[in-house]
Amino acid sequence: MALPHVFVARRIPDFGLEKMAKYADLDIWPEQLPPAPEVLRQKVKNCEGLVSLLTDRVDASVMDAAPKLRIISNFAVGVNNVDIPAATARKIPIGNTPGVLTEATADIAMTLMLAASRRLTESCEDAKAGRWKTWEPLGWIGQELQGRTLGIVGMGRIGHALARRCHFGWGMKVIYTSRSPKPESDQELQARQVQMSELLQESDFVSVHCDLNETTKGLFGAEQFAQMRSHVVFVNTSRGPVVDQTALAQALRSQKIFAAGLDVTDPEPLPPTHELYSLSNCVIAPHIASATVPTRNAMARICAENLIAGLTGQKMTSCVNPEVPTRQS
Ligand SMILES: NC(=O)C1=CN([C@@H]2O[C@H](COP(=O)(O)OP(=O)(O)OC[C@H]3O[C@@H](n4cnc5c(N)ncnc54)[C@H](OP(=O)(O)O)[C@@H]3O)[C@@H](O)[C@H]2O)C=CC1
Ligand SMILES: O=CC(=O)O
Repeated sequence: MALPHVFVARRIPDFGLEKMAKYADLDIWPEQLPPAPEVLRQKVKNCEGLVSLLTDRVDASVMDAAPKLRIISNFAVGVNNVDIPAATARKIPIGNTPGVLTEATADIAMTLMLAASRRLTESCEDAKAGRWKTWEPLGWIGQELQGRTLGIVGMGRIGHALARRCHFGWGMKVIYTSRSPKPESDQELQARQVQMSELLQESDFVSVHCDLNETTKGLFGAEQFAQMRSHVVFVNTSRGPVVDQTALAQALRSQKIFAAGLDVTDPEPLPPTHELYSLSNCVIAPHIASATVPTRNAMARICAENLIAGLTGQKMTSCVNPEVPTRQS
């Protein structure tokens, strides 16, 4: 029997592709850049499965172009690139890759916190450019983490993992916002759920870990930055559109806040001419939080498991819309 046709929207680790290839006839997009929307629609025409990345917009038009589509396996935990209601209405399950990237992502949030608070990129660039004239008692003075207050916005898997690092490593006090209470974090980390206004006013470090949804789009604007303390270090590893970047640039430029560390921006890539790059108190990484060998291999494994489960009518390792009934081919 012929294997089901699956479009894989970018080369992912072989580890996942080899597993997938036992169950599907794979058409792997070979380019570095994602397929254009019209190309994606063309590519999925005869597909029963789609492996998408966070850079691929999988909307109703893509699903309608693929009448045989039975599974969308997203190579990411965030699924804001997929129209979930549209997939659910068409009874297409969506897989994602939670958990396996939690520690790597928390590591990058930690790295950004430290780099931004200790002015690492700014001082290293100064050294390289010949601006390191001598040891300066008043030069490159930063912020310390020890014993200070961390505000986590979105106490999910990654938020908790960062809070654990900060609480046990730096003795930090942890406060957080989340849609629901997090008794595990309260107990393990002596964390406390608070209103957003309290978090903004009390935190020395604010780190964003919510998913991008209707309630978090534009969550951080001028009003929120205005409530923060002037020594605050703001970190975002969630999604760019959670932050109004014009307001962030203004807060950084005017030193309303001390510094920012970003792994995500809007758009991505952020054009090299963007003002945020010109601000010495802004550290920007190109969305690398899950970029380690074990993490990307584990993501590839779950992505393959989800795809295969969707194609064979089995329960997926992680399904975003479990209300969609499983179905055999
Ligand atoms: N930079 C990168 O490479 C990476 C980025 N990410 C991003 O991180 C996000 C989080 O991942 P993960 O921790 O695994 O996901 P989780 O679902 O475990 O955590 C998300 C948390 O956000 C909370 N939340 C949702 N809406 C709000 C809101 N309006 N206010 C406050 N909190 C809110 C949720 O609360 P509740 O539990 O109460 O619903 C949940 O606790 C991903 O969705 C993705 O966008 C993830 C991995 C890598
Ligand atoms: O941003 C990465 C993800 O997995 O989500």
